[in-house]
Amino acid sequence: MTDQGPLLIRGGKVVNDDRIFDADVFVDKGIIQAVGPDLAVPEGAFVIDAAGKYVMPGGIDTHTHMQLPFMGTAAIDDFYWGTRAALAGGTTMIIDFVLPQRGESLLDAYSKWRNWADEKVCCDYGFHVGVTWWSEQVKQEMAELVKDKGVNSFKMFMAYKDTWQLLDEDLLKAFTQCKAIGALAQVHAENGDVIKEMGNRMLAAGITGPEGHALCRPEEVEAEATNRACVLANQVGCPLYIVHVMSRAAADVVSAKRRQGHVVYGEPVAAGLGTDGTHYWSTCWRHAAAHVMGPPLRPDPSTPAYLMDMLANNDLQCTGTDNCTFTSEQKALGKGDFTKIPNGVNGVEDRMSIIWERGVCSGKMDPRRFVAVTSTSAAKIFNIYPRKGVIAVGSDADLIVWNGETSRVISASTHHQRCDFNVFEGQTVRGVAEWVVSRGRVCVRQGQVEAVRAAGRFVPTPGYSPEVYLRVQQRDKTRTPHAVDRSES
Ligand SMILES: NC(=O)NCCC(=O)O
Ligand SMILES: [Zn+2]
Repeated sequence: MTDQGPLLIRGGKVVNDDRIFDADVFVDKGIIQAVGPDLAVPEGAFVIDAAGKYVMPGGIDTHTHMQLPFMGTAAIDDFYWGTRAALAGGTTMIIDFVLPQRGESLLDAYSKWRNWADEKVCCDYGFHVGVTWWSEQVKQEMAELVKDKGVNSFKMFMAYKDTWQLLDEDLLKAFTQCKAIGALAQVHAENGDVIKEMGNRMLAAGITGPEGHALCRPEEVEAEATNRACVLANQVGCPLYIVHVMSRAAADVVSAKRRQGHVVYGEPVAAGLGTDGTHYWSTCWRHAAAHVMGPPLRPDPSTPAYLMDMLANNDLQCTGTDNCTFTSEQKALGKGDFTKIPNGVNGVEDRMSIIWERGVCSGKMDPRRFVAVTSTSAAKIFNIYPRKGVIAVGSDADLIVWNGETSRVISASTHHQRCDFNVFEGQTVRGVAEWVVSRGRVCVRQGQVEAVRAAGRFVPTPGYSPEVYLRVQQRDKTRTPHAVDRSES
């Protein structure tokens, strides 16, 4: 169930992260077979007219949580609805998180997630795995996941005290192991101890609504954790990827550390680029609660534009969504106590349009950088380039025909996700995926979604990504400390 026969995409402007050129693209058997001007129409090929449109690599969403069991419920967009929505917006691969419970085998959790995903995914997917507790078994299973299971990234939480949070000692052990096995360490950079303490203070002061969520996790707390993670990872020479960079202060830390020579990457998410935390002060509880995610959207309304500038200029590298959606009914679990509002928002469907509108149409980035931050950088960092993230002969036929001029109004009443709220509600965005092809299969046809359950495949992400590790390995050769030779004295 991969392709639907040969496909010729004719007359478009092909955009890769390094150049834009006029070319036709011929696809067969799920693979890009030819890229060039005036390709002949092969016998039986279906022809898509891309004149006046961009032909780009399908998006890669680096951060999703489909059907995540979380905070007493489970994310409403499962691997079917979530990947269908991804395709609707031009994303052809997601990288989701396997998140074991404390004490649970990482391998068991991985198998569980694989079973959930394999029977539902409409597009290709990969996995990061959470290191939510520490033991010798966890250490060994991390190695096995890299060696045999196609996982090259592990996420550690510095938040969610008493459930997923690792203390610094274990964080350091996890970083050390990531380095030893050629994996990329990721962190959710917050301070669970501060959040718990400040949350209790808010509740005691009678602040029980969603604004309490933002008030107990100020920007400097995210920046502190980001800095701490960078310092710890750097001490053991481990490359680091900060998931969902949500604040100006945290983005500044990532940028500064990169300039100091740290191998660190920063990932803003669609919600952080497309809206802000002023919504937590809405007098409508449902509206405010719908925006609750961790780290929170920031009340400073200049944040989205600032993060977009950082992304445009490579202070931050690639984009995810942290798509983890709950209905209003699910969010209501936290009525009367904001600490119980399930954390998470939408984004998987709208990420590409939000970045096109606010990044490209604003003049901050050109279409090549758009391709880099929505697809190619992720493919390189997670070591699936050039299979993914580029339009080139031999690559998977994951591509989109993108109309950069057409606009649409984002709304929960028209989106393809199962949640009943959209944090971008009412925003007019240019950039529409008119055709979406996933490994040769047309999944969006002139704007109409034709996604197929279980048509997607797991894509292994091999260890020792050259993008990440070539520098690290060279440093290890040249920067090994030596004892002073005192044999003469
Ligand atoms: N981010 C969020 O609010 N929900 C998903 C779990 C996590 O990544 O923290
Ligand atoms: Zn997340």
